[in-house]
Amino acid sequence: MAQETADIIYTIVDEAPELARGSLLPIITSFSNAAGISVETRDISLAGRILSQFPDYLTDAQKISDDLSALGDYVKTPEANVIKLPNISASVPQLEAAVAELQSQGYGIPDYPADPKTAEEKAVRAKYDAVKGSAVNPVLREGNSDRRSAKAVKEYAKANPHRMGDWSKDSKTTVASMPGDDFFANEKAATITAAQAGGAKIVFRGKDGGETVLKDGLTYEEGTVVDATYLSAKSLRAYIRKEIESMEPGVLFSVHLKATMMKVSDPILFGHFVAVYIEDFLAKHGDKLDFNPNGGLGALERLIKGNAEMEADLKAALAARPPLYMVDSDRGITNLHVPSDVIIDASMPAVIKAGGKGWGPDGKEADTKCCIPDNCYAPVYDETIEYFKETGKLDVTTCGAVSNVGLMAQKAEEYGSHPTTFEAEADGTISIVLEGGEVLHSHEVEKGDIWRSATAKKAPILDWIQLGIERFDATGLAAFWLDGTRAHDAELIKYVKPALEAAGKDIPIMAPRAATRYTFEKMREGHDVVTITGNVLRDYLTDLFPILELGTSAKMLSIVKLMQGGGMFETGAGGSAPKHVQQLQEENHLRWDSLGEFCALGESYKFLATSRDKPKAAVLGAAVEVATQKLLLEGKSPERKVGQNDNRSSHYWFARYWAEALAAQDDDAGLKAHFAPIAEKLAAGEQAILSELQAGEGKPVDMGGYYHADPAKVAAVMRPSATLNAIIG
Ligand SMILES: NC(=O)C1=CN([C@@H]2O[C@H](COP(=O)(O)OP(=O)(O)OC[C@H]3O[C@@H](n4cnc5c(N)ncnc54)[C@H](OP(=O)(O)O)[C@@H]3O)[C@@H](O)[C@H]2O)C=CC1
Ligand SMILES: O=C(O)CCC(=O)C(=O)O
Ligand SMILES: [Mg+2]
Repeated sequence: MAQETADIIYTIVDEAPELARGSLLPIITSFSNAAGISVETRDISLAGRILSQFPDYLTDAQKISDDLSALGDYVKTPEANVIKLPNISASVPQLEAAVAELQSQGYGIPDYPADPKTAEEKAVRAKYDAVKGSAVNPVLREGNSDRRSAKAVKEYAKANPHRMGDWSKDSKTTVASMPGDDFFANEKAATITAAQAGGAKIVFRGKDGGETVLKDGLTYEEGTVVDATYLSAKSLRAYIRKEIESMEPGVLFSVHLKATMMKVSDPILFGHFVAVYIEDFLAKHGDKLDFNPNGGLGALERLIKGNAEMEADLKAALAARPPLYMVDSDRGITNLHVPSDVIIDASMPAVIKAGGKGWGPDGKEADTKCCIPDNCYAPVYDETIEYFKETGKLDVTTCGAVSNVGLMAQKAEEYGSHPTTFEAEADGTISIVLEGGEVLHSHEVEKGDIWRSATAKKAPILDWIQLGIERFDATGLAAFWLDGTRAHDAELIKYVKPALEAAGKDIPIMAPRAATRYTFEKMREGHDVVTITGNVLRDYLTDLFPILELGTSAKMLSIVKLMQGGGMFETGAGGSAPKHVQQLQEENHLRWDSLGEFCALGESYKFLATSRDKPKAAVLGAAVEVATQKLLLEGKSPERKVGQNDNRSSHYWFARYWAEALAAQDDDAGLKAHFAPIAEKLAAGEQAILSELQAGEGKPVDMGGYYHADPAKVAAVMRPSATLNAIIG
């Protein structure tokens, strides 16, 4: 994708944001084209990623291009301008469901090989592994992250506070982490010197002296921070057992991981929780079953369906354990059913926003023990919970805005570590060996231990520090969230301190626990604060604070300043809202709020105005901002119930206010003349359009697929107003 690429690339994704695209993109394209701006799509959906891997299994008509790889190159060009919506980061159960759906639609792709043996199975598995988990974001995020709420959005939230649960001083909600032997405790880190720069490999040496190369062909540049660490499986199991046994009555048991982004390590951690939780059942039946606990209780239930004895034993084994935190109590879906149902960045803020409550099997709210095994970031949630127990719930109408600058570029830190994460196959030693023979890091491991190495490159680190300083200057208060007692953070601090001194900036450096308290105290006093963090805390904090402040992270402005000069504009900070799809299917109401898309669109136009010298883009962008503000003030955002405003009607209002703003401006006479009659038609058609949009609500709809829907059916559902469609063209 080179010079001839369209002005703006909009992504085809999954679930709710993809459905919303069906209604919104025709509006964006129509308005853009009127200003001579071209918009094209690229498919990064789970189904698209799968199909692009298997051309040899498909008919010519079924083959599709590998858009993700092409976009991966495109984001490294100075002219890149991408609007990226959230996509599914698939767990294995989601991947299997998507494969089954594609097969049922006549795509002859192979099954996902759970236990590959032959060379062909291994090759197929490698292709699936490349598209599963968080396969998109690390490829596209060639820049650091700047996430904040637009001023109008924050002001709106203060004036229209969302519901927050009350915190009680004697809440039994807690965070429980391992007492040691985790990634935090075992971490080693080094910054690569000029002499060390070059090739490297990761080697396992067994007790018998035999050597296996786990990963070859690594290259480290000078200045790269390289970590290695492991988490002991034995200690993990002991901790899980102890936490289950020490449960207080009435408290729910829960585990919060990131099995999507940490696609190698966290499904294994999840599997240990499942295995320990149903230990009695597995002791009795495990040998007879081909069950991998990493797939969750959902997979087990499917496996034993129809076997009355096993079904009864599983029920009894679960009943003997403390009650589980539920994903969907009506349907009996527990925390342990699917590894990707409870994702820490979204799940912990939900518990905290509710006043420390989760949903129990009885469909009622209860206090919850939140297991977060590793101590690298768990203190953030622990401190947050302790803080709210002490001070009570946050006052949304007065608190300041917390924004984030995150070190993310070029697969920074843990989120880039999947290719260098391994489950030890035996007792032995895992080492990183440099080209010259020097052993950079080495750990003694036992069978089952999870070992991983992560890197952060020099240029992204320096860029991140500068971006942090910029946002500090614009905001007034900030802190670097780095723990000097953690090996990796200590290396980063060696970059941060001199850079702050050189810039003459007095920005504190605090360990995550202290920084959490500092940030809450300052924001409660009404101050705006910037959190300058690594990649994982970028992810966690840009859900935590927005969910508390704004009710959802979907309303965030999320900018990725690409290292080579381009821009990627993400929508919101959250995911693809599967619950919203369910509601649309059942009652044809889509509560997805495209505010994140509106914010991203405005920024994309602003960027385009300078990057390709298109002044009309600046006019469109300014009008998007006016329209977004008006939409908020007039209360035209989607609401939760049938008959209320939904995603489609909010897009009508957005289009109308956008056209009105373009008709009202005087910077571009051509656009003014073009949009004045459109604004008039949209106003005159209000009643007809809204009743056409509402006509189908309350009844189930068919999209012809979940992961790979039929575009014609989606268009019929998402664009039901002939009047609106005629005006938009
Ligand atoms: N950038 C990316 O590509 C990301 C992708 N993901 C992926 O998304 C999927 C789902 O993740 P999950 O953790 O459930 O989190 P989500 O953010 O998708 O959903 C959590 C809840 O947040 C609310 N919400 C989120 N977005 C909106 C919106 N635009 N408008 C209104 N409400 C919204 C909804 O609440 P309610 O139900 O109350 O309406 C929703 O159920 C996973 O496959 C995950 O991997 C996750 C994060 C980021
Ligand atoms: O890529 C993913 O799986 C999730 C990304 C995410 O949660 C985030 O960037 O906030
Ligand atoms: Mg996140």
